[in-house]
Amino acid sequence: MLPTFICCDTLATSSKASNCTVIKGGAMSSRLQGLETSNNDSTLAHYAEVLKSLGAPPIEVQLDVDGKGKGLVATRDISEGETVFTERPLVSLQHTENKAQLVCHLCLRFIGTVERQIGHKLSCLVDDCKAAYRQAAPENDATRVAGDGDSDDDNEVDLEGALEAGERLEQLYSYVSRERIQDLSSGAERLPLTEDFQLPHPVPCRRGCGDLYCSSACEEESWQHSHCLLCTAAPPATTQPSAAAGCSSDPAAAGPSTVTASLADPSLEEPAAASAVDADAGAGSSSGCGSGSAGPSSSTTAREAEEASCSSSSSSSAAAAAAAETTSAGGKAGPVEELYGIRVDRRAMAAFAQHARETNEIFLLAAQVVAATLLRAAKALQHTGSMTAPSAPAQDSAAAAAATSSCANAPSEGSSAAAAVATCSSSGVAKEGATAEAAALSAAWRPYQFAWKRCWWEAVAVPDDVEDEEEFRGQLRELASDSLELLSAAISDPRFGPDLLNLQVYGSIVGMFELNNLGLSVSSPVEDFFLAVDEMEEGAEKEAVVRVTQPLLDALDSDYATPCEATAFLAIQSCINHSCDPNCTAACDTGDRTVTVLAQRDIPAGEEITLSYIDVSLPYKQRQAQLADYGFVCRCSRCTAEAAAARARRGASAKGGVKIGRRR
Ligand SMILES: C[S@@+](CC[C@H](N)C(=O)[O-])C[C@H]1O[C@@H](n2cnc3c(N)ncnc32)[C@H](O)[C@@H]1O
Repeated sequence: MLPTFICCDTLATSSKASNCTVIKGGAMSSRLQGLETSNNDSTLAHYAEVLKSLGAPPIEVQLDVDGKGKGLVATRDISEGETVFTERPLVSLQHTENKAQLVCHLCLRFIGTVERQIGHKLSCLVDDCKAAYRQAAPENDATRVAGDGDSDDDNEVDLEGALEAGERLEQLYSYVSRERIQDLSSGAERLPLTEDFQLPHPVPCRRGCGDLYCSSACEEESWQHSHCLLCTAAPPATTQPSAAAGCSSDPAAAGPSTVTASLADPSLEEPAAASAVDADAGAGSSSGCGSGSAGPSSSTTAREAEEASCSSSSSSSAAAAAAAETTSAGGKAGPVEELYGIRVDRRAMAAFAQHARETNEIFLLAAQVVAATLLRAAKALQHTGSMTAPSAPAQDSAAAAAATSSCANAPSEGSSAAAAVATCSSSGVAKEGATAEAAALSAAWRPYQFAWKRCWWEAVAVPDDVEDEEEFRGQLRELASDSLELLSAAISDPRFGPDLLNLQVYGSIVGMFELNNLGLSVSSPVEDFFLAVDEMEEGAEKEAVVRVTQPLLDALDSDYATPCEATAFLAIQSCINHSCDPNCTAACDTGDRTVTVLAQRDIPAGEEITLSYIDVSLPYKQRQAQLADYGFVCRCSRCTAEAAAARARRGASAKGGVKIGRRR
């Protein structure tokens, strides 16, 4: 188990944004009302159910804790060091700029070998230097100098920046050659001591989109959760129309160019030769960093499960015919396919992902929520066989939401949305206006329904250098709109699309992350490796090891210790309010992909469970300034006491002012 530290990652929200659309409670948009109709009882029932699924920890969710909104409260005395609860993130994402660390796309565990990790980090450093150079000195324009008066800003040459990037690259290559970086990445060079730092063998995504996992179990879980929709790799050409037919459940939803393909990737049947190491092999190549390649996989289980799930679906002879026609005609599958009745365009998905990486990576997390929700809803419909039943002409999703939440068996995160559809349908609620589709969507949305949300472009903090707040917020809205347009081109489902893929909902999902995310940090085995070298007993053996490793350390510089950094959203942890004197801390275990909240002192029954969002060693004013960036004035007991003390001091000096009055 790697030591892991966690901090709250709730991104800044502006205290100026007092006119934000508050999704929680009253002011909901009609779109969100469709998904989010709830009352206090259904909110409490939901959290009680989630807590039960976590083994009934000694806490409960209360709806208004000291004016801070929902919070967690201890239901019995909790001792210092005791685990308060443990849960798994609903979604998580390694930060785009952290891609120099090779980790499992799902559980964030470091993968490969220490040598490969070092080779990959160096490849990324090389790429970064080259990118910085290209940015500073745009191609074909090397003669222009910044500020020469007649060039576009974009084409100006930043001589200082170009020089710096060039020098850094030169310095790097003075310690380690291109060939050595390549050898480390490919496994041709083994380093001493690394057998003490065994890491899981990487398992690539079955489609070869470049995502890597620590096991076929993680690959399978990710695929089933949302990756089968979000994967950017095109389906492989297939000659198995029957398998294709099984996976296609709604031919009517597919456009004319739709090709439904087998989910099994034939390339994965090949022997373990082309490993994802190849992605790094070309040290210094621009594809070396942050990308992988298809390679061997032990994901037979994943494929079997997928095939089993496909074969249980209602088969579509039309889609089978389309697939057969395409493969016999061209032998190649196109980038568009259909899963559980959801149309996916892989090329459009790649465009969405690129836009997100270039603008706001939180769009990638939002896409996970959208895809996971669509999948759960579609699978629920398929499970109940409702898909073949005629739908009511008009969807009344608000009624459906109410119907779903009023069902005694309404599911929580772990349970199937199908149960809600079945229960609601059999209880006759669906007949009263709620369609099976709306009930399925509402049930599938439930894991996110009760989270604290505000619309992203309204809630986000305004940077200090922004002069026109309205214009700034308009630009963010535009950005979200562009992102949604790209996502909608990539995944669509006429049964649920309009209720989920609309700007208000999308903005609220992105805003939900802004307000609730938890930052995760997993320390690197590369750091541990260099520490182990450093701690060797002085002598000839250490000297020999250092001769080999020191140039690598010099080349990596401070990057040798960079941890994996990620962001995650959790159902129960996201209910924990901040305190400047917190009684709990959080830690995560990449081994079982859990986050644990631990008591850092004795907590009596009835006391609120709190974490710190900021550095609480700062003095009062600085803490307030940081928390103002988070969009709230801290109401914790420490701040309340310090504010009272400050008021008392001001009062005393005001009395002193009366004395000054003696000047009269
Ligand atoms: C991660 S959420 C915590 C759960 C939230 N109270 C809810 O209703 O879901 C963070 C939000 O809770 C509120 N909050 C958290 N700690 C607070 C504090 N110390 N004082 C005032 N408001 C706080 C703020 O509105 C903040 O944006």
